[in-house]
Amino acid sequence: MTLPALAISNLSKSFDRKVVNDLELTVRAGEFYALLGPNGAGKTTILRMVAGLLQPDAGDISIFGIDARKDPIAAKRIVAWVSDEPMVYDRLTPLEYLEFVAGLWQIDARTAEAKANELIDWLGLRPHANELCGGFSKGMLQKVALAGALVHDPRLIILDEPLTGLDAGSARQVKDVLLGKVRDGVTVIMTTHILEVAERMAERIGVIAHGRLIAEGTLAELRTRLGKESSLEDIFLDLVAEGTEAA
Ligand SMILES: Nc1ncnc2c1ncn2[C@@H]1O[C@H](COP(=O)(O)OP(=O)(O)OP(=O)(O)O)[C@@H](O)[C@H]1O
Repeated sequence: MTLPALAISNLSKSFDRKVVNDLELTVRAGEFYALLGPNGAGKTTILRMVAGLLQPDAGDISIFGIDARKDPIAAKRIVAWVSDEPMVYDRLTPLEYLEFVAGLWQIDARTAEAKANELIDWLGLRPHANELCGGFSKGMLQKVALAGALVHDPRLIILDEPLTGLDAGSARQVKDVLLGKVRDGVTVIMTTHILEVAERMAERIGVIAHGRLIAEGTLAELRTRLGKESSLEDIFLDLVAEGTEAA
């Protein structure tokens, strides 16, 4: 049996209140999974724990069978995390940044250069490859950060609202890169508030409310559950209202 890309069980995290609530979530290897949920539902908190940036209060996180809490370094080697607030060094060009990141992963210089150039072309950054990132727009920084996250050929790519602030052309480039990765067998988990993106790109959709998974499935399965032929927007709003009542 193929190991799931991500298996979360009993995951909990509190700040001033319980934000992630005994969460159970499994993402299959090779799928494109969209995580939806209202503002404050806990999506970023969940993904930050998966990426090893935040310590859970309780629960287990397994990434392709690796216990991410016991062996965070092994988990990080196969995971990419792309935050919605890109952190890129202002004084480096995209090419220099990508080569720097490749160095952190101990990728040899020739492979790093080839990889950096491939990513620069994929994401349409070639015209700016030798300009300092300090002068870039948020959208361009987001693409550089995405390129940086892909340098070490991760098996699982986790993205927090990667399309926010991107113009139509850049959004298309990012979507194409992600779909290309999924075609190559990589698993992608992405949060988005753009329901049309989830509808078009994701194989399965998970809906989070109050730190729990309140519904999951293909769009067709979610429609069946609610017994109506509605848009994802209608389904989403109904599910969240249901989840809020239950909470
Ligand atoms: N470091 C923190 N300290 C205190 N509270 C936090 C912290 N991080 C998140 N929270 C709180 O946890 C809750 C869930 O936040 P989170 O960012 O996970 O939600 P989200 O589903 O990603 O929301 P959005 O869609 O708005 O990005 C929010 O109420 C937020 O204020």
